Amino acid sequence: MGGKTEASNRHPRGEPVSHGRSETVVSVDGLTKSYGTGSDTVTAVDQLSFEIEAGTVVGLLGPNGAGKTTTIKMLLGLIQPSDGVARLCGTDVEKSSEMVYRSVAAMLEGARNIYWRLTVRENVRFFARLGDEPADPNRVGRIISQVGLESKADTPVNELSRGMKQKASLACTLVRETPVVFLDEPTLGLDVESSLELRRELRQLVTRDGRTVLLSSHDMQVIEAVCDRVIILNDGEILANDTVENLLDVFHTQTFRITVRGRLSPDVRTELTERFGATRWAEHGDQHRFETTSVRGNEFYALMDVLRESSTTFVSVDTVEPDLEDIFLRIIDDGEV
Ligand SMILES: Nc1ncnc2c1ncn2[C@@H]1O[C@H](COP(=O)(O)OP(=O)(O)OP(=O)(O)O)[C@@H](O)[C@H]1O
Repeated sequence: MGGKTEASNRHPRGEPVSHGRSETVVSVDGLTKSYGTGSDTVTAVDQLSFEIEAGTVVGLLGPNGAGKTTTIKMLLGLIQPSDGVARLCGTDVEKSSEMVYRSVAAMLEGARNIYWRLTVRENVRFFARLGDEPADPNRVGRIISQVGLESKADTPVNELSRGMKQKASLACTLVRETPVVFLDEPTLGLDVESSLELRRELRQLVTRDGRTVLLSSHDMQVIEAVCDRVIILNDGEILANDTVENLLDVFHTQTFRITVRGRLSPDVRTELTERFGATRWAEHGDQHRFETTSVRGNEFYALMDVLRESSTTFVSVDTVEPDLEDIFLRIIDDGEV
């Protein structure tokens, strides 16, 4: 693949973007953070530059240690950059903690942002009061039911399951009605139904309320379902910054999944791997399955000839559409888009 892809204005969900004029709410320029000194220096974030427009959901992705949390903490003004600048709504976060506080609500991993001795309702009410307006009891109740915690509203947080704590933390984040919301692993520990509900709620935050969401998650299904754009980090650098739709287009390759039955000798397997890039091998009983993306035109017939000459019986060939998870792994493996 040649060159890094550019962010586009297309909306992957096919919905009109709710805001008229695009306004940059998060902007990061040359942001760098190094920990330690001398030979022990770790550059967690290295010269990051990106922008996030109002009314979008952006996914911050990367393997463990990629620099996601460090980036979010710098955006929140919780740690000082070694170099570069992070701006929220046009203001350097280091210059105004009050502006950061008014602009962003953040849900950090493990529900660490809420008070575990207070009940869910007490927590949500407390966070609602942190805004300029007095807490509207209807809004408090509505948010609690939106996250599915009505029956636990008067239970102390420390008596809730991990998934429920996560939901309580989310309710406290959403109730503040800030223009920007940062969510770190919001679906961790949620059951399937709650995760689906949360995806709907996140899309509504943007389409209904015009809020801007920066979301860090390892759950590619959630990212693919809710994000307009993704920023993929590895070793503190940006490998891709593009719409989910464009990444799916760029990586749209013809992948064949081939299934054969019978004994597949190590020699044939090696030939399939070396000549035709066979990968993702799987065995089910006497069936062998592999995928290949590198065969073109006549090569496909050559591959079929190899199978015919082996002592296997051809079962099926299917074409496979890559999903965001496949694309993420390819970007991380190849080092760039
Ligand atoms: N306080 C610290 N002191 C020293 N090194 C740190 C510190 N915090 C983070 N790092 C290092 O910086 C790098 C990036 O860490 P960071 O927590 O930002 O990654 P991450 O993408 O959020 O990872 P994860 O998905 O595991 O949460 C890692 O190599 C980590 O070990």
